[in-house]
Amino acid sequence: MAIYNIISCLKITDFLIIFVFTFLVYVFRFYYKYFTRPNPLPGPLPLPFIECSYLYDGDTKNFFTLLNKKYGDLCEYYLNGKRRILISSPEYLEKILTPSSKDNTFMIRLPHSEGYEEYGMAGRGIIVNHDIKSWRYNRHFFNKAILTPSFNNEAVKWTNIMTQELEDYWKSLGNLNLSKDNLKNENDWQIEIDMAEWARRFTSDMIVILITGERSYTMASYYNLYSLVKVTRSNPLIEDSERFVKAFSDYLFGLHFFMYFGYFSRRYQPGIKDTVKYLLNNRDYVFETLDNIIKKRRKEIEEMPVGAKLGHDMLTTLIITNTERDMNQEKNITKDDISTRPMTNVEIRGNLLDAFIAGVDTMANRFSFLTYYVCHSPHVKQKMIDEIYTIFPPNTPYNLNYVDLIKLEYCDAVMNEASRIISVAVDVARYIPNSCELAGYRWEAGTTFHMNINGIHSNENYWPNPEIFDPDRFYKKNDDMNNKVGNKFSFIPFGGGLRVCPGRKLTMIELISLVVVIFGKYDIELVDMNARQKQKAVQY
Ligand code: HEM
Repeated sequence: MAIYNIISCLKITDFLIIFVFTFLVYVFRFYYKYFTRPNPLPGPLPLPFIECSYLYDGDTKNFFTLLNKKYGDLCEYYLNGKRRILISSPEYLEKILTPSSKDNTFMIRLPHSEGYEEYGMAGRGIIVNHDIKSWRYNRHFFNKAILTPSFNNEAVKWTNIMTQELEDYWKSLGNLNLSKDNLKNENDWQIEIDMAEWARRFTSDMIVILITGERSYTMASYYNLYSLVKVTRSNPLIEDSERFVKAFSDYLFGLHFFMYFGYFSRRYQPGIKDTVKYLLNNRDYVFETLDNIIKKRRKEIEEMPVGAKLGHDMLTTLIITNTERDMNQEKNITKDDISTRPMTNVEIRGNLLDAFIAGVDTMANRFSFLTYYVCHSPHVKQKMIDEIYTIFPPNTPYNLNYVDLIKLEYCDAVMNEASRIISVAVDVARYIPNSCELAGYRWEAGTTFHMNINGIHSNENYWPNPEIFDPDRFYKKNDDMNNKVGNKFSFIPFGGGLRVCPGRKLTMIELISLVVVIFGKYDIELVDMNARQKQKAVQY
């Protein structure tokens, strides 16, 4: 009552004075904190409320490049209420990227957020899991499923099948052009394609089969968009392959919304709330589809006799690990006992989801970037093709196998150089829950470090002429004539430390296979040599 009486006595000008006063106190406090911060580093001046977002248009790569150029290899910026340290030189990375399972200092990628809680990611899976115990548990299973020789064999087997399928679609589309282009020989066919889109369908179908053991048919549905004669392939569990794969891309896209926008903005802010509504519906679709796939496989496994031969896909491994069907049950028991129980369906879903969101666009983009640079460097292309022919002679059936693939050292160097010159992942973060020392400073708990991957990969102290595409930097490492990777942290396309990407080997198998088949068998040219490279940032 007393408060009501006071308020009712106030005039408009009083409200105005209170408002201005509160505002000034806020601004004073904001800048007091800013100017008295420990270890001030160069960086843009944050503004009250919007901090440094006046420089950020959503393109993380450009934002980081701008900060790096203007403020140097160690600088700072503020976004979403957090002080962030941007690292663009390998010299500061040793502590962050040196694996030590005993030291938790740089184990967390992003802090817990209520947004991720709503999005169903907090404390689940691996990528944004802030709970170290739960992350260790999930990562142990993830590694066990994906880093085994039988999984690699499966990956090689499916690259053979999928590259053949891809070729059949291209040939069929190309043959449609034969009569149109007045070409007589059926081997003369040519087509103009969007390589990025085809690569995305290829990596999608690959990930779906390797992770779930189920077939998706995104290459088929993409082919149907261009062909009058339609192929009919379907899997009732994944009714609409295009939607299924798009749903994971959209889920990945949604991570930023649930990280940067608070509950109020997500519910009420025009322009945001509708996207969030879509993302939540999309989340439900993703979860429901994955849950159905998991339940079906669990049932299938339960109905099989113990000892029966099971698939090598990730889902099967996650279901059976630490059950009576697990051949390695005893070996899995570790000293800290994190991994002795089987996974629940929700835990399995978290791991599958991470494999989908981390393993489709990354690989497809990497292949597209490689194609772009190789087509701009005819001598690199020729050297690559010559090497492919030494192992896979022209006009012979290509039987891709792991032993042959790893012989292709120059192709590997081309892949590395393509991912150096334009990295798929632009931002790799670490959040420190406790105070720690790094780069000669002691940092407060709650600081987030962002590794500017493109900045590190083009740092002139480590990479002479970084703008030049030169695979020889990675080729024949004992030859003194070449520019070597000068520091072990100067090339980190897959991050490093305990949270290093577990999909490295799979990436190598899939991408080298694509390079072999596509550049070994076809004459690839860019339709527009002057077109600029486009890149959508992937943030970890
Ligand atoms: C070109 C392909 C790929 C690139 C460039 C890439 C890059 C990365 C990077 C930079 C990280 C962060 C590492 C760190 O924080 O130190 C990461 C993490 C991760 N990647 Fe990959 N990745 C690729 C493919 C894959 C594939 C195929 C999979 C799985 C199927 C995968 C699964 C993951 C997972 C689960 C994490 C989180 C690891 C953790 O937090 O413990 N990635 N990846």
